Amino acid sequence: MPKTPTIAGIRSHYNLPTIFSATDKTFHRQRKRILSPAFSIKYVASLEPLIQSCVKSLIKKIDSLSKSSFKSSDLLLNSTSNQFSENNLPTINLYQLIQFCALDIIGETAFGGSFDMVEKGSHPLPIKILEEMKRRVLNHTFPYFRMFFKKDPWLDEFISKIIKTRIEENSKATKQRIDILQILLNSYNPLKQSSPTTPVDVTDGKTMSDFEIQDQIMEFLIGGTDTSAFTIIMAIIMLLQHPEKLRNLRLELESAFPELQNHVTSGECEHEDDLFLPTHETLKSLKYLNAVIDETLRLFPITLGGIMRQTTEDTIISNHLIPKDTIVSASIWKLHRSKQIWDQDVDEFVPERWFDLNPKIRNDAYYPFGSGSRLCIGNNFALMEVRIIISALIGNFDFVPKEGADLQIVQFITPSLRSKKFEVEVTRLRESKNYDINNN
Ligand code: HEM
Repeated sequence: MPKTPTIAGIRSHYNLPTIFSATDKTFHRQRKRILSPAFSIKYVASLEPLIQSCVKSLIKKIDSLSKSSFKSSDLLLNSTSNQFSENNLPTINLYQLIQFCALDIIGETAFGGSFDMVEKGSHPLPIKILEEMKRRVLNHTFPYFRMFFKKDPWLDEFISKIIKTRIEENSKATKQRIDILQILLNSYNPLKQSSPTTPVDVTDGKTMSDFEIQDQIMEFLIGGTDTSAFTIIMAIIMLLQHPEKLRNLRLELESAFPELQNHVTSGECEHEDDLFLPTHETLKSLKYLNAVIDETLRLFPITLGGIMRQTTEDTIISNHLIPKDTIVSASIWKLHRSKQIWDQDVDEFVPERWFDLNPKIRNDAYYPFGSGSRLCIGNNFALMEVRIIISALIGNFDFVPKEGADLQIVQFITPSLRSKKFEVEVTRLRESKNYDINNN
């Protein structure tokens, strides 16, 4: 079933579809053929060094914040969100730092270079993109007021400069950079004219103009940062609320990465290489880690409101006749929290349920990444990122949440914590009084 035509409201122009907003099957298939190579398991594996460099910055940043004291706390005092707790322990907004890291990862893999959000704490691009999304929704909702919702030219200029620079670099270099931007540029057609004012013929998804490339990488930033950051923070929150599950995960990490025990016990060693940066090759097959992620995505799927589609003909769904042109929506939240399917403890965080789960339930009642032809194209990418960041955070630090945190979830396109904050006291794991290497 195709997506509802109202999805066109999030496009830069009504006639300029992207992979996410496509409703035409042929266009979607052609565009997917161009983009899929960038998200194959093999290609995503080759992006690991880029992802690792961003995770390393995150861990180094948290480490430096964890060592701050009242006297030498420039970093903390300059920050609006990171301060000290009543016990004089450094307190950081972990949610914000994870969001920054997810943005840096998309910058590094799809925009040709990290935005350095973790290091610098800001970059105009994410805010400009959020404003542009709001403008599109307003444009679509109130078409008579379009003249008031003008596009900020900064965004197009910024992204088109990145593309031009890469094309120039490619013409000089003997070796091309391996990243998502490069895969898109492999389908670049300089003769194809398209901009928001000169829409393309929607049947042509075979090549991409520079404006389409720009629009498509922007979509990756929207679809690929808050989704991963939300999943990571919810996993961390669940682990902190369930110390016995956290202990199980640490035990698994220690047995998979024996060097982690040295990191934890080495005590005095302060140099940078002392930080624990797990490799994805090992992480991808860790049973408990993957169960933690599955359970987080079950309890907190990113499509809280459901996935909307429209019938193209009279259709029978579960013995109900759905007339042609009806918008139907499947609530993933309800499906993932059905007592009939998942048992009485459905609202509890129980990673262990995944160990002997009936495969039929995983296939038929679990849709964190959607399904069928519209399955999330970034799922391999997302899982790699989520596995690495959760393990690196848990393996390096002890976090104690600040009391009274507002954990209310809200949704604008993707879900997030309403407060935009999850504040924790942070200490290096080996220095934490809560951590005992023998008993954990
Ligand atoms: C944990 C992280 C993520 C989750 C839970 C997630 C979830 C989803 C879901 C449920 C859909 C289907 C929506 C629908 O059918 O209406 C989807 C589609 C999509 N996602 Fe993700 N996503 C994640 C990360 C990413 C990343 C990292 C990227 C790219 C870098 C990405 C790019 C996309 C795109 C382009 C689509 C549209 C695919 C199509 O229609 O063919 N996602 N995602």
